[in-house]
Amino acid sequence: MKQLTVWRKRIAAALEWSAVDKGLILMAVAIPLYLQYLCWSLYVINRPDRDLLVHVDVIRRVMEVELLLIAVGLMISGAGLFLRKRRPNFLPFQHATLQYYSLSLVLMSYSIGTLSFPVGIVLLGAPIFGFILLDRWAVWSAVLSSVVLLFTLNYAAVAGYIPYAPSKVTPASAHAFSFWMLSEVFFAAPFLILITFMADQMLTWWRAREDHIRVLSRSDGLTGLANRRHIFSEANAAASASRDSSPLACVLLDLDHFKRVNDSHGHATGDRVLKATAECLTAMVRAGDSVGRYGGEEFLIILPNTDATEAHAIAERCRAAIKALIVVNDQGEPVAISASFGLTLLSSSDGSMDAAIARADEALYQAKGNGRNRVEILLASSGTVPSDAFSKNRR
Ligand SMILES: Nc1nc2c(ncn2[C@@H]2O[C@H](COP(=O)(O)OP(=O)(O)OP(=O)(O)O)[C@@H](O)[C@H]2O)c(=O)[nH]1
Repeated sequence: MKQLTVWRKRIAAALEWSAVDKGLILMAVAIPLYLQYLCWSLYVINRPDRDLLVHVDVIRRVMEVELLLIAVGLMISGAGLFLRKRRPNFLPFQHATLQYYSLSLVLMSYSIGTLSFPVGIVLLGAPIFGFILLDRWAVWSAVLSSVVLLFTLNYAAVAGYIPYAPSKVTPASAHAFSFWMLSEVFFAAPFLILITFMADQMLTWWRAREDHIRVLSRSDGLTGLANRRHIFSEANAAASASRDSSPLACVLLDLDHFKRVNDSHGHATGDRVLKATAECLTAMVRAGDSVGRYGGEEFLIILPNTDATEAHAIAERCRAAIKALIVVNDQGEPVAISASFGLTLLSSSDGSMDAAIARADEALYQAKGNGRNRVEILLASSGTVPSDAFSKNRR
């Protein structure tokens, strides 16, 4: 059971396999397929009613072809196993396996008729599966050569050079008809199940990887907050949604004397302070607000539907919470932490969110100049509004 899970995971990760391994998987599908056809051929020529169902002499020749295909398949697989460690990304091997796979399938299909159900499954399934997993030019060339072979065989049959579906005796009774129906399902079913299973496993893995990459591309590795690019795009999205209808507040904060924290307690302690600040800010804001790491020790908070008084209260709460944070250094001693805040509202005169962020940065600069561990507000077309105008709660 455990081994089965390991194999399932390996198959799911097939997209990351080497070119040779991807070629080998085609052989792992094709050889059992021809063994299956060989068993069917053996079975049918041993049936007492075989002359009503198949042309026995053709089936005997088909069996020789099946044996030949298995032998060639084993030789190609041997070459793949040889290349696997030595030249794992040898693309011509994948081209060769694809040509073997598609041309031999067309040949086998022709013997039971190219208008049959299994041929439809193979023709539709193989390129879709191929384009997900394999080199696209290898797939295109295999599709092209198999279509040429398919049309050549069909044309030769129409022109009377060769018989169409030579294995098959045209079903003359319900019994013969049901035999061929079941045989076609027998030919198509393993291929259909295998291809569906593999496509499902690989695409599920692919989607999980996409989600993971999306999260990684948006988040800051240390704090897990939105990274600078993502918080910018969140800010711009909030600005487009709020323009002219509801107030949008923008808060930029920067840890005070953070260089000293690093210098006196070490970088690891500095990182812990950054993580603790990120967790604290995330806990302080509301569900629709956004927090991101804007730079080294700078954070940006976007507060939609928030006027200056409310935004000031939130910033003040964050300031007090950061001041109260307890982070210890490697010796277990507490580290003094505080942050300065610059706050602004997006104004209709701002060409973009960048203008509001620049104004918040200016207010932050004022907060640093006015002694740090404080909130300053700078609104468009006004001077810095003293934080006391909004609250008396500062400690
Ligand atoms: N530990 C740690 N430090 C960082 C990280 N990113 C930036 N820093 C440090 O943050 C410090 C920022 O220092 P400054 O820009 O001089 O600012 P400050 O010391 O906080 O001073 P003020 O902002 O004026 O209060 C630098 O020492 C950077 O090396 C990080 O991811 N981890």
